[in-house]
Amino acid sequence: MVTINANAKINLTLDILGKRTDGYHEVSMVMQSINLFDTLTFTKLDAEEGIILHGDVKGVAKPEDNLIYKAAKLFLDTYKINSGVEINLIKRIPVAAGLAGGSTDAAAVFRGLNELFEMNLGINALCKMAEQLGSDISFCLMGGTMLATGRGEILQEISAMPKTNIVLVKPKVDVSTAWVYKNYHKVQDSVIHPDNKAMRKSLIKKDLQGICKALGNVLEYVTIPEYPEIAKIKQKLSDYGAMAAMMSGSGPTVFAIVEDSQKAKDIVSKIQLDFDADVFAVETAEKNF
Ligand SMILES: C[C@](O)(CO)[C@H](O)COP(=O)(O)OP(=O)(O)OC[C@H]1O[C@@H](n2ccc(N)nc2=O)[C@H](O)[C@@H]1O
Ligand SMILES: Nc1ncnc2c1ncn2[C@@H]1O[C@H](COP(=O)(O)OP(=O)(O)OP(=O)(O)O)[C@@H](O)[C@H]1O
Repeated sequence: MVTINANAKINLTLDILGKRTDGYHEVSMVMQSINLFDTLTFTKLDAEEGIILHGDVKGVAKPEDNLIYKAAKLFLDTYKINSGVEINLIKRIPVAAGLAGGSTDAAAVFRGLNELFEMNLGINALCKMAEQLGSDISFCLMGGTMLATGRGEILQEISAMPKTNIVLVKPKVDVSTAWVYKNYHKVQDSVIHPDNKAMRKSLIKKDLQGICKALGNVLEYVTIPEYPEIAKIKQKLSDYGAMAAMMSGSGPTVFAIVEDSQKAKDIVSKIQLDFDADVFAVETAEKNF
């Protein structure tokens, strides 16, 4: 049996450079893994038993629609492995939250099956499969602090963010990533683009104030007008003394950078009373490879 913890991510920056001919958007974003995680365990089965998944994902009715199932099928088919597999999922990352909950589960499947079947595949081979299933999965395989370009699948390791306390607030609405990107053209002329160079410089200097100043996400301009609660959450987090607060990915989760764990606990206990939301105190996580 193999067990993998699948970390969520936040976007320290998210910039869109243009629309691509394949319908996706060209992005440039600094991504950071955090220690909020799902846990997946993998056990070999006989081939005729196929892929059996235990554990529900809200809104995903059929097991075959789960990214976990799709990733396992892709792995077994690609490497012509004549075996079944049983996968047990403990879900902690909220779904459709902007935290890459589905992508990180898929990445965990690639890592888990690589170990279970003793394939010794390198990160490049795993990333090749990841790209076929989703833009964020390659980052979820790598973890740590990365600059992601292309659709999000081209990764460059950059200076790691110093270990930092983060508070996550996920209001009880689900946001479709496809919908957010589809509506970006309506706001694109009025957005303030994040400065990825400034972010990278601050990361090199381990300057948390500088990191806070350089946070930016152009997708806020699409998601916040539709879900104004996100702006209220950002404001409250600042009022309670967070160093900075911003929406992650396509939203609706807001993350706040907080100076220490005591402050994080204080903010969690206060903000839980203000909003109908899932609230977590977490830390930044290190890379997987
Ligand atoms: C918002 C982010 O989470 C930021 O990290 C990602 O860019 C989204 O990554 P993801 O969830 O893995 O996205 P995918 O599953 O590949 O695509 C979901 C949908 O988002 C849109 N999409 C996604 C990535 C991208 N660079 N451009 C896009 O336009 C496409 O319409 C696509 O149909
Ligand atoms: N294992 C899974 N976990 C979560 N969602 C899944 C999974 N498998 C399929 N999905 C589908 O993927 C959709 C997006 O879920 P996810 O939690 O990855 O969103 P997200 O956090 O916004 O991701 P991202 O930040 O990559 O855009 C869900 O609404 C769900 O229908």
